[in-house]
Amino acid sequence: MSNAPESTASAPLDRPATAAASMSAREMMAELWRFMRPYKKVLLAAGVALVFTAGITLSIGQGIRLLVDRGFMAGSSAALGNAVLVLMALALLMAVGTYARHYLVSWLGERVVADLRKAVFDHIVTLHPSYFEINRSGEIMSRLTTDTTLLQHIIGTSFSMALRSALMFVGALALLLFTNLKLSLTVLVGVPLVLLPIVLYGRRVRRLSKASQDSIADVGSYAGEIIQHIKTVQSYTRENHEKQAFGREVETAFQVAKRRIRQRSLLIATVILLMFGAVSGLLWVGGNDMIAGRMSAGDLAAFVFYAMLMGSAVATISEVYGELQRATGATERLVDLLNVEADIPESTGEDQSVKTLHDAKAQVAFEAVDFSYPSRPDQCAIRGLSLLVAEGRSLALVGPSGAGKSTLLELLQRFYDPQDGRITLDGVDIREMDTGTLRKQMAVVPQQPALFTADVWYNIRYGKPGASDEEVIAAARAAHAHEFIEQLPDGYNSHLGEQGTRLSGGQKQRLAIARAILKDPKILLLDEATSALDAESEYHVQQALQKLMKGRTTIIIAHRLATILHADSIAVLDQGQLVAQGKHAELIEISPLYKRLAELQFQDSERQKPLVE
Ligand SMILES: Nc1ncnc2c1ncn2[C@@H]1O[C@H](COP(=O)(O)OP(=O)(O)OP(=O)(O)O)[C@@H](O)[C@H]1O
Repeated sequence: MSNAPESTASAPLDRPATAAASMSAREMMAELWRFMRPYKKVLLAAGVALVFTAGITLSIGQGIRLLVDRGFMAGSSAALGNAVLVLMALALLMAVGTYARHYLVSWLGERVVADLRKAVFDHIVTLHPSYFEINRSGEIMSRLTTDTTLLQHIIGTSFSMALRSALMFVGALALLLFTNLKLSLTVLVGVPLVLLPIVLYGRRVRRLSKASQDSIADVGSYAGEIIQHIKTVQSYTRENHEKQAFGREVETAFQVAKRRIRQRSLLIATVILLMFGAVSGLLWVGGNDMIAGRMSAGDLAAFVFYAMLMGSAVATISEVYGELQRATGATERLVDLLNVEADIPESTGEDQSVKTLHDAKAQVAFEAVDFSYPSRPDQCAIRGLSLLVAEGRSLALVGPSGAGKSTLLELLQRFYDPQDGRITLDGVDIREMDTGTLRKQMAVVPQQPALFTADVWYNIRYGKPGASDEEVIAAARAAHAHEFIEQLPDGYNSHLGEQGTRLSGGQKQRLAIARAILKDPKILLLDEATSALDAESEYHVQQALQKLMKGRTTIIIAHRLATILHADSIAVLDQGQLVAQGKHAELIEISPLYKRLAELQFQDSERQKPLVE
């Protein structure tokens, strides 16, 4: 993108909004619930398995009591055998229950995250292009991958652990009270002591978690940009600089993570210390009761078992609590992304205007259009511009760099809406048309052809997926691309590499022209379409384009004389304004700017004789 520096600089713009609205755990659950709702049955089954296994774990305490009192203490081998059998049966039930719980809960985590990823991606592809100018793509990718992975862990593991621990806590507490009231009261005094640090530290961990996630996203987007521009990095021998800069990003992420893990480790250590301190105290009090004969050995064993269960439940909750805090950050970012409203409405997909599509004559008019890019609101890219391109006619846009030529094509495709004035197609404001219907009538050959990591078939067919092989080949021939495609190692099946890196600039351009030819649009938008061609291919492609332009409304951003001479009309732009319009000969007379540009063109064309008729 031409505005890379802006996009990088304005990336943090999105941050404050995200950071300000910190989501509570309950809000997070409400958001996630939307995605879990379709799987209520699985959730229910997982809940049943969860309660079942928690119940079994709790009854193991009773099994231990029987084992100690009836087996060990009573010295009866038969009773011991029975008690062991009971324990084994419980273990078997527990294994079955755990299998079901683990499978169902993990399934749910994976499923919900798969749906969430799809929802986020589906939303992203409908967003207006300016969104991606203020938000770095690396950061958006990190939301799709890192944040969703975190959520998957939360739903698939942590959440069920928390729930199980909560159940265990309540169950163990009830059984403790049932086993020995006095001791239970001792435990109850101890529990708040354990809970206190969790609450105190929880907030700090949460803040640090969010910072940690953010810095990881920064690392991802930094690497993404360098990989994308690897040749520039290497040709300017900036590898060492980039290594150091990346190293700094990674170290920052590590420092933030270190603070987070220090807090969490401290939290876990404190909880463990308090828990074991409490258990030792229990053993002291309970042991004395047992020695004094006020309590059976089995009761004490069961009591310690429940107290340990309770303690570990609290410890688990404390650990999971930290993770849930991290998950709120991740959920918040995903929800933010899902809630971004597209400035330009998405195509409804219903082609109510199919009729319009076929009947369209494709007369394009810009009426007093004022426009500045959302990322640069103070700078007008287009100022009070009015232009008419009659049906089937061609208009060449000329003007110095930055005059606003490409911007006009972007506005016509409705990637942005003008702040003032309107753009019409056959008299209808394009804002009143379905964006899909509007764009279906156009094909663009951009300055930098966009190719996808796939083969030639796929790339040419991109605008008309249903086209037959013959149609694709015909389009490639018309764009003078067939010959070079045939010479590729696998012909039309050749893979072009990421962004078509395995092709030359001129070859990419011819593929883009073939794609436009195949789409067979009513309106053709050519942005310097032949700039990357050598003189001979340009001549051929010009011929192909002339044929293609016949009967189609065409707007060409032209730097080449051949194009300018062929156009029905030429519009001269300067600093977003229309300064003159007419035929070549008239403009030479009336527009000094055009005259100057044309002189430069003529000088250029001297070197490319065959191009000028
Ligand atoms: N995405 C963008 N965000 C902000 N400003 C932009 C963006 N794209 C272009 N501009 C600015 O808008 C103005 C018009 O740019 P535009 O690309 O339309 O010029 P152009 O006439 O096509 O130039 P060139 O011949 O160099 O391609 C320039 O000042 C440019 O810096």
